[in-house]
Amino acid sequence: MQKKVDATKIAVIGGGSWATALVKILSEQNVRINWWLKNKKDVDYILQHGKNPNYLSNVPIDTKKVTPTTNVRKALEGASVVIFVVPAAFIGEVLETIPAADLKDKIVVSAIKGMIPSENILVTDLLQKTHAVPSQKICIIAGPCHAEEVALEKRSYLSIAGEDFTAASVVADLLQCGFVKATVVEDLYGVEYCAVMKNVVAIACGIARGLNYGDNFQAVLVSNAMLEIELFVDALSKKERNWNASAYLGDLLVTCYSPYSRNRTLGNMVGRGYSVKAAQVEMNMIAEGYYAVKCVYELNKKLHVQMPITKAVYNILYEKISPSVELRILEDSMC
Ligand SMILES: NC(=O)C1=CN([C@@H]2O[C@H](COP(=O)(O)OP(=O)(O)OC[C@H]3O[C@@H](n4cnc5c(N)ncnc54)[C@H](OP(=O)(O)O)[C@@H]3O)[C@@H](O)[C@H]2O)C=CC1
Ligand SMILES: O=C(CO)COP(=O)(O)O
Repeated sequence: MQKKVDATKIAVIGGGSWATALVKILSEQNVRINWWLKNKKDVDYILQHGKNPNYLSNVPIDTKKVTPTTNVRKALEGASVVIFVVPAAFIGEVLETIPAADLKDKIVVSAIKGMIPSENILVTDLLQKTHAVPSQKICIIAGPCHAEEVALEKRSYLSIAGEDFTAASVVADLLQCGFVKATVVEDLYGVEYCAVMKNVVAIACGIARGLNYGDNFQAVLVSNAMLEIELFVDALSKKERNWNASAYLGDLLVTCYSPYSRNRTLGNMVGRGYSVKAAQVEMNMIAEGYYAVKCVYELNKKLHVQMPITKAVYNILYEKISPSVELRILEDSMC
């Protein structure tokens, strides 16, 4: 029989908007939260003012429940559940500071919607590879949810995906609160790949908006994108999936249509003529799709799935091909 998990101490690793939103949600429970942030000045600010100075700075942080620290090993001490929420491009650096033994027997959760740039692998693959975390102990947090709406306590939904229903249920129970409903989905890889892909599509939607395409075009773009995602994910891991569920379609829609979306914003700026670098600097937030599109493009060299949207975004961001040229090609390939 599986041991019951005593989820009274949680570690949250990451200091951006989604980490701050997750700390807020977890604070609704009767738990202690160790919160790792990389900068001491941010930790000191939280201890003094009860707010994250840089992200969602209107969210009060209850320091009776939440202990901020820059010491990642200290944050992990005694925690039965650890949530990683550092952008994928930087998670490798953070994991290098954590001995594998520190994650042993914990439920390890990734709230990251990106891929590891140098290796073209998912974050959960990296956790298994470098820290030998058993796949039954790994979950991801996905679903259509923006940190900014959590901050405002707007009704939100999360999908907790994992191979082990019991582990995923522990995480879902932790994230359930008055304004969040969390549901378990038994499809770790499908949900994680979909969460990665939707960011690429949101960049495409932003580019289209920036070039003054309208709602009619975006509806067709998103419909075609859903098919592109299905073909790609099935080529990697075939399984019966309800693609209309919030974990898949919902996640895609919120990112493609919300003004809060980082990826859509990045695309919009590129469509309006910003260089990628200038857009990234001005945004001061991470658009995972920028890194993910290269990983997906590289992975697909072996899979040979028809991915015109991914190819267009890759060509614009990495090959510096004009957005209007690529969008014209997309116009013709979609129906
Ligand atoms: N925002 C959201 O609504 C949601 C986000 N996610 C996912 O959560 C993850 C985190 O994103 P989010 O919180 O939005 O990010 P933000 O853009 O809000 O914040 C970026 C974070 O990355 C850190 N960072 C930037 N550069 C580096 C670096 N060189 N090394 C280490 N850390 C760095 C920043 O730290 P600093 O400021 O100290 O530089 C900051 O903590 C992503 O994978 C995203 O897809 C998932 C669902 C919802
Ligand atoms: O994954 C996210 C929300 O689901 C964050 O990415 P966006 O901000 O681009 O939507």
